[in-house]
Amino acid sequence: MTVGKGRADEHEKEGPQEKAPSARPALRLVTAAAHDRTRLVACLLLSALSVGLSLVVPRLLGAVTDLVVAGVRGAGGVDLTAAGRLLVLAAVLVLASAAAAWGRGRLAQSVAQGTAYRLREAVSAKLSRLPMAYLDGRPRGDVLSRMTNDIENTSMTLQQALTQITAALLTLAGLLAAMLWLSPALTVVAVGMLVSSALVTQALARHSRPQYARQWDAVGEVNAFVEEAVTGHTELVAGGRTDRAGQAFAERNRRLYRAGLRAQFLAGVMSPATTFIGYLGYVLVAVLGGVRAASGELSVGDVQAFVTYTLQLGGPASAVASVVGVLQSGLSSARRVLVLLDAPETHEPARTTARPHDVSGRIRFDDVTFGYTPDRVLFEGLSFEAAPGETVAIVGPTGAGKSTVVNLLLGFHAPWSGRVLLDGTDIAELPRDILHRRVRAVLQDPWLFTGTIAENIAYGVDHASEDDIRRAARAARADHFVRALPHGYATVVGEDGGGLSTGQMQLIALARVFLCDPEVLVLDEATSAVDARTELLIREATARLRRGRTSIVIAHRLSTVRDADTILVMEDGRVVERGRHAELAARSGRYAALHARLDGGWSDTTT
Ligand SMILES: Nc1ncnc2c1ncn2[C@@H]1O[C@H](COP(=O)(O)OP(=O)(O)OP(=O)(O)O)[C@@H](O)[C@H]1O
Repeated sequence: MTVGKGRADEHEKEGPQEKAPSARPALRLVTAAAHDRTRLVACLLLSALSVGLSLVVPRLLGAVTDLVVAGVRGAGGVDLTAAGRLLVLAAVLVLASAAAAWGRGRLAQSVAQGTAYRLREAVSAKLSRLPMAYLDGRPRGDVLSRMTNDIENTSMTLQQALTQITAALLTLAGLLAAMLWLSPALTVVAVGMLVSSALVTQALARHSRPQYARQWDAVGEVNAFVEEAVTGHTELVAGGRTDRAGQAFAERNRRLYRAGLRAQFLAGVMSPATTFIGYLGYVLVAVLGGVRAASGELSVGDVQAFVTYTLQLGGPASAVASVVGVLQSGLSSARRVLVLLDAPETHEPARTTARPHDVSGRIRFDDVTFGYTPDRVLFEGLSFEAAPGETVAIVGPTGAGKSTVVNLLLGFHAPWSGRVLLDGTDIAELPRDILHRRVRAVLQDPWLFTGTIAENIAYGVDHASEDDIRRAARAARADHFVRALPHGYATVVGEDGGGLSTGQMQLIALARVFLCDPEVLVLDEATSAVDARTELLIREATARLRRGRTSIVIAHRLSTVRDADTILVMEDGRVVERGRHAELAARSGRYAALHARLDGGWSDTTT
């Protein structure tokens, strides 16, 4: 049993209803990036500078050619000083353009990383404001993936957009402007060739896409088959069915071979075809340019510059085309992050001011009606009370609603009607941090985070001294084993406990509650097996922890129910019996039946 557990599978069938983000992802992304306005503008300016400088270079080289041609034709010879000056200038411009491109790359990186940093912060803050119901409706991995993969993908795309895409678009625009300025007619020829090349690529891609899909299907079939054959190898051999399996594999393998061959053939044709069209355009422009140079319409240097521009035209065009896929994937990642950021939040405003009148730890469920989904009521008019210092044990078969009581008490879900009161104050009105300081839970699977044991014990308590931490660990019977670890309290543990046993993780979780010293303890007793010694330590620690504290315990130990001031027997969201152990056991009702059935199931029935 886990508290706050998701029922993602149920929701997945219908698919969580995702609202589109409130504005276009691209626009929101630009707004997010605009936080670094100065860097963003500098990045775009450097991009324009780098492209502009690189466009001037062919013109300079053309001018050198013109000088050489004029020198050869005229009597004065080639003006080597002027030509040299132009060449030096061209070299300087190439260097300056490269430097500007480097600066643009660095700035783009910092803008993209800064945006990712802010998105991660926003998502992290958002997660703490999301209602439990939101997380319940989704696989946890999906939310995690939005926070990590999607933000990373968004940031990469932003970086690419700022470097490759802007540079490619600017280069394309600059090249076209320079070419049109030199010769509109030749520009039409060059662009015509580029467009035909794009059309041929698209047509080939259209035909190769289904072939690729078929190839991946075939790969999937082969993988599935191999996996089955490997996992079921023993049965296959024992059943004498290896021959039939071999035939089936050969057939799938043949299908993969044929599909792969067809897909690769079309992909292989694509590059020679586009190269051929590119060279054809190059030849056409060179010939037509030569004719114009001969007729004196253009200088030889102009034709040379034009041919260079034509050669350069393919680069940015294919860069834009290849980045479109990346851009789409990045934008869909950005959309997933923004949908999460736009999700409706827990209604906090009302909670901010209320403080309980007294702090004795009285819990009252007052006529609570609740269900996880609108079509299914789980509790109807559930009422019970735990007086300060009392232990209320909740027992019942699986699905009875025991964890749900705890979920409501911790404010993870809100009742449809009725109230859950802590010392007379509706917990809906308490700020979450105050509620969770006063009502502390130790759940079945103790949660540890990556950090030292001391940090884990001090979680949620400000300014705990080393002494406080050790005292809490001693009270929770954890000090002994922690000190035996090579690094003692400084031992770093991870989410999985990093080598600690489940029982030891539970002791750490108990130490955490000792340190926090809340008025109310919520305990979901573990059912997982731990060794006898640790079990004893846990029992001692929980008994101590309950002393003088209101405790709501989902009980699995006979000792707990025996000690409890009130036992609530739940079934289908209702409290069917309540009372103390002795009177309920004597009544031969539900509790007695449960008791008899669980005899031996309750972990310490023999005590
Ligand atoms: N997040 C959720 N979304 C939808 N339904 C849920 C959710 N959590 C629990 N339920 C359903 O509510 C009912 C009560 O569940 P709950 O977990 O409170 O029972 P339980 O007594 O703690 O059972 P167990 O001992 O098996 O954990 C069950 O029918 C369960 O399927």
